Amino acid sequence: MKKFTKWQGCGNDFVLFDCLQDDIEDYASVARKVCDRHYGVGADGILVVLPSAQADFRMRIFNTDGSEAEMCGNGIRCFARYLYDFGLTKETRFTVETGAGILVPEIVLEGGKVKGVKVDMGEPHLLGEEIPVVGFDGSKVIDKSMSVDGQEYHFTAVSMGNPHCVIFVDDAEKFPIYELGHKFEEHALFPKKTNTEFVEVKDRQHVRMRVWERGAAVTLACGTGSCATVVAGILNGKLDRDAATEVELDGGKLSIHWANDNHVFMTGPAELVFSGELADCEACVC
Ligand SMILES: N[C@H](CCC[C@H](N)C(=O)O)C(=O)O
Repeated sequence: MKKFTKWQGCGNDFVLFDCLQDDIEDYASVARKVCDRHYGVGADGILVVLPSAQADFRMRIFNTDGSEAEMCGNGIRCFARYLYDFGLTKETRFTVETGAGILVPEIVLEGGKVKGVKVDMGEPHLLGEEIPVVGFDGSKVIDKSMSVDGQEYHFTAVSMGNPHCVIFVDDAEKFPIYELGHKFEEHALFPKKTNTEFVEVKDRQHVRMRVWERGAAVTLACGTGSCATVVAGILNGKLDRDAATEVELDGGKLSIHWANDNHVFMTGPAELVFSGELADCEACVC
């Protein structure tokens, strides 16, 4: 029987499998089965803990549709808490190999208790070929025009290891995210598909953001999407860079700072929901 722990960060939830000793045979199949909210545990994705030759640990992340993503911001906070709370490390700061490179989570303690997790998410990638976005090789993709359902939208594209299409809107609550989200996800401009953030700027340090995630549809929060949102907001002159921005999501709030060293820092919660064992999962051959 395969043990797991269930986590959430701002309501973006994950089933975590520790595969340091025994691996899973078919990650994509397990992700699709386990993430199902009726026939499985229910989650926006699975996180896998693996050994690494380049860092203290390696994290892999798979969406509900079984696709593997390069990186997950809410996920790495949950991943870091698992390692610390379950005694796999005594350090409060350690390195994690991801598809976005080696990142550095830090457990934030207050009065000896874990208050949250701060993550150096590395540098944003802004050139078309890095994101990728078709037709923008060698240039940044800032305030460009795209057509969805015959409607023109201005977008800014940013990669945090995974692709993001940031759309500034007048009212994030009213935007028809359920009707249109997948049309942005699968737009021809994005050969690897994209996560799409619909962002209402409240003031120069505060945004309201809702997200349609690649491979997971609408989620309550997106950590890499929050980072991409703040980078896009600064690039478009809508947000200040000298202090952190509060990103208000459906499931909670994240603090994002694009520092002068070009690294993006994300701080937010990560909570254990429960532990369990899968009754039967033929793809979980260990
Ligand atoms: N669906 C995303 C991966 C999860 C990212 C999100 N949950 C986060 O917190 O960054 C993708 O395919 O790029």
